[in-house]
Amino acid sequence: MSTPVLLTEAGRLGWEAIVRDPGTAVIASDFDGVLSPLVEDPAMSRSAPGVLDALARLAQTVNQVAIVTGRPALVATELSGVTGHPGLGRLVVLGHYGLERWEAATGAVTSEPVPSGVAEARDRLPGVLQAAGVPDAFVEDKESSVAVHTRRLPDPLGALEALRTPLTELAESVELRLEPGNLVFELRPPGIDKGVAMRRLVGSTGARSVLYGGDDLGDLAAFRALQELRSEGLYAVLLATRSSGATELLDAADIVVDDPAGVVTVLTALADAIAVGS
Ligand SMILES: O=P(O)(O)OC[C@H]1O[C@H](O[C@H]2O[C@H](CO)[C@@H](O)[C@H](O)[C@H]2O)[C@H](O)[C@@H](O)[C@@H]1O
Repeated sequence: MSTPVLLTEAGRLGWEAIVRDPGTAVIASDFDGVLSPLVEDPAMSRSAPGVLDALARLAQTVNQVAIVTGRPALVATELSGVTGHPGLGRLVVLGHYGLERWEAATGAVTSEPVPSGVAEARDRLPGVLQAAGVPDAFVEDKESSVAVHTRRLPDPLGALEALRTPLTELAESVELRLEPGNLVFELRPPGIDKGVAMRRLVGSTGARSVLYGGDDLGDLAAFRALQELRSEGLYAVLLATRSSGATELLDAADIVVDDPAGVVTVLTALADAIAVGS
């Protein structure tokens, strides 16, 4: 499989660094919209065909493969189907934007403490949705955060806008952060994001190169962190899908593909290149 179109020189250097020295490389990716196609019901998300095999191939040669997601780690683990998949015995899943860490090697999850604001937001949410005129928005209770989805409403974008200010005020009043995403607002603990998660992963693995795949606004923090780390000598490839249409992310990417099938193509091409050492 041929090398994908690399839109930037930094991306080309990142790709070459991973191929040259895979043992010091980290391959990390968001789940929804990157490894799995977006679907109406969050509980129905599944890894796209070929995703796990492509990750497993890379896992044989690189230092670390990781999924970095806004989902709880165990939910992402279950939906993605990574548990017990051949070749993914050293995978890590960083859940809740890095608040949680699941390791395939042990099956154990470690987590940072959840602030009390999450419980308070959960209790007040029905009243806030009612007052905003969007009582039927779908609330995804993720225990360490709550997400409010509008995808299944008759006017998803209108409903999202109607919720922006009330949910911002609710988040601020309980010292949570409002995370906007694809037809979703999430109220989640502050102090951690995918940028912090990636910095920690790079630090703990001693990685010298990283490929990170994202699609939504929550992935911007990871992109920004990796762009900053480039100035400290890290090589990075920023891969984006068009799944969520997050313009800022697409503009910052070194490789852009349409969807998770495109991600499989890129990951497979990288595994092929590593195999032949070019
Ligand atoms: O960091 P991620 O793995 O991308 O998680 C971000 C959010 O993804 C999920 O919502 C998105 O995907 C759903 C299923 O395809 C879709 O219905 C929804 O509209 C998207 O926003 C998940 O439900 C959220 O909890 C995650 O925070």
